Amino acid sequence: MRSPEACLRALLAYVPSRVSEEEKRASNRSAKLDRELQAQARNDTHVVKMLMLANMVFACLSFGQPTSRSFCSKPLGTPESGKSTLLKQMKIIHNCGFTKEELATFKPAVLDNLLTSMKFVLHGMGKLHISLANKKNKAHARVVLSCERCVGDDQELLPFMACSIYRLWGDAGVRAAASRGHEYQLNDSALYFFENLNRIIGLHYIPTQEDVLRVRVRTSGITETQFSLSHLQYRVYDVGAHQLSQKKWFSHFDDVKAVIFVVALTGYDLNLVQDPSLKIMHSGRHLRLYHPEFKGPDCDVNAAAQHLTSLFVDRSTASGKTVYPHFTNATHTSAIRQVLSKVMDTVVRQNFEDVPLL
Ligand SMILES: Nc1nc2c(ncn2[C@@H]2O[C@H](COP(=O)(O)OP(=O)(O)OP(=O)(O)O)[C@@H](O)[C@H]2O)c(=O)[nH]1
Ligand SMILES: [Mg+2]
Repeated sequence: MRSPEACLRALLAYVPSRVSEEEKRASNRSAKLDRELQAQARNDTHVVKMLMLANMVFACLSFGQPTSRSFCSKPLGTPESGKSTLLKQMKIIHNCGFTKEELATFKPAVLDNLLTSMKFVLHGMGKLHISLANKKNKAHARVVLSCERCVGDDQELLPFMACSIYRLWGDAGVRAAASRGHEYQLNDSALYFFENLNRIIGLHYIPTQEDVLRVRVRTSGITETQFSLSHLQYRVYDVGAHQLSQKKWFSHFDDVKAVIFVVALTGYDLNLVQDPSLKIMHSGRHLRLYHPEFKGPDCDVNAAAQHLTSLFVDRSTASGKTVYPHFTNATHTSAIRQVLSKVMDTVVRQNFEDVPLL
């Protein structure tokens, strides 16, 4: 007989999950890509394949509890390390960016991020014991907290949601809590969307390239971008954090020339992506509390970043692989342009040193 737990699990397996249109599209894209990968493998000899993986390092730290364990043997990835953002940057830098139609497909995700972020701030207010400045906004807070979907069938933000989010962002209590977002792990893209609220909740809004870089889209499976540079064809794969445990993907990537390992520096205490300098400088979450071997000063962003990098480099030295670390901000196109150029240069030098390139 199955245990109640097993029954529950079996039951859960049959509960249809709420899958957004974007998730469905991503899932279809991923299945198609899976088939194409096998077909491509045969005539890929002139293609430089690169694989992007998420942060696997900091996921083993238990919530809020400082611990000396620094590495996790299981490939659990903390999501939101910036892989999809980097892939979008590659499209912007090397493939003429997004068409108007492509930008429009991100609209539901941007609006959904807006709703999720406002919910997050309202919960944050509870944690920080901050009240709404205007008691009349309680009704708007209830609307936001109880709403699961803020986009109508016409893909426009539902008017009552636009009104509630607008009123709440005008509330001094909400703003005070948003400005202390680093205390409850508010993604800093949330602030970006709030600051652009008037534009985003406007009728016929179409996301800009910057909006697209800031939006979080939950994708399943793998996504891909390809581009040509200096007579070479590059193909870069993003394996979503949720996919990392599925070993079936890895057989497709035997011939990758480089692995781009994307790590959110803020992952050291399992927070989501934020500006690490904010957290280390203002939140009291000093690196030594999570990595007792760190002997550098508190509130020193550079020393902390160097230490976290050494954890990777030391590991790779032991395995005989070379790691080329780069510090950057995945949402800044000009910074990524520079890093990508260095990365491609290294990939070409490492892989084709003895091969004359025509
Ligand atoms: N401030 C800041 N935000 C970033 C950076 N990289 C990504 N983000 C933001 O973090 C969020 C998640 O980034 P994604 O690129 O979707 O993360 P991912 O690694 O693809 O996440 P999964 O698909 O869940 O594995 C988005 O809102 C991005 O705009 C960064 O370097 N700095
Ligand atoms: Mg992603």
